[in-house]
Amino acid sequence: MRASLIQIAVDPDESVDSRRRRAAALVREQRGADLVVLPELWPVGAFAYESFADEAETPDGPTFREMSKAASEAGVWLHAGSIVERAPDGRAPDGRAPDGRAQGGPDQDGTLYNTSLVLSPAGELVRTYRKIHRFGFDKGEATLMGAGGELVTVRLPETTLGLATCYDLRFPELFRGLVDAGAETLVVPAGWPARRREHWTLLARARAVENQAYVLACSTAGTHAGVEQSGHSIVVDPWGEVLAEAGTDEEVLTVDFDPGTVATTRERFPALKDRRLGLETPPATR
Ligand SMILES: O=C(O)CCC(=O)C(=O)O
Repeated sequence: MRASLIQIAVDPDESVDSRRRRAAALVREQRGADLVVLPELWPVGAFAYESFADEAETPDGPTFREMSKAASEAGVWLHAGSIVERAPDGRAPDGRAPDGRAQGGPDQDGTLYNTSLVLSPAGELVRTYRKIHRFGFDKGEATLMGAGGELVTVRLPETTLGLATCYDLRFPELFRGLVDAGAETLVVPAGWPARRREHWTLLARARAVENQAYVLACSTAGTHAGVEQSGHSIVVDPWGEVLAEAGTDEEVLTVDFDPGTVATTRERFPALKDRRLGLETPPATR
């Protein structure tokens, strides 16, 4: 199986429309790949909080339309990274609250979500995934967006994808849930900051080793909203070996891998079978 991770640069001097066209051209160039992956919030920028409301779109909006044509022309499965989704019953961007918060607030109708799109080689939208763990603590994404509440897997002919986004990488229980749902290849689009690059590569390898799964983690290059992006998109095999790793600039990282290695790794070193679930937690003793 061949995967191409498009580590696109997100810089403020390029318009969202221009970046969409450029991403589409890069997807078209990946003909021959089975799966193409784009990063988190690449149209607008993961830290461009002030633009979230204005650039919010529905899952069938402008990013989907551009990506749909590109996926079908290239004949590839496309994880199109994520968009700022305005829930279908959301109000127009100019209807947002004065403090810029999404109308409705997190977990209510009309809020914004950080939503990944997965398209088939026919250009159809087959699944969406709303990021479960919002980044920013008491500001940014954590206050502007609602949280997803559903684990999402996608069956491809060669493997089953488990979907996660950026900050989700820090939450191993999410990935265990995906593995329990059949995931063999964990796909993590991100807009990870350069200053925590070591965490990015460490956590990508940890998620691969503990889940005995491939990890395809695709971040952005460039600098937007004053946040230098990590680059270093990475592909890790179920034994934790790094199959490929990008540099810091815009780059397409292409890797060939055998999805069957997940089953053989889990058979030969059956640690997942040794899980002890449902243990009792007695009160702490003095
Ligand atoms: O966890 C981190 O260090 C980065 C997370 C992040 O940037 C995000 O989820 O957008």
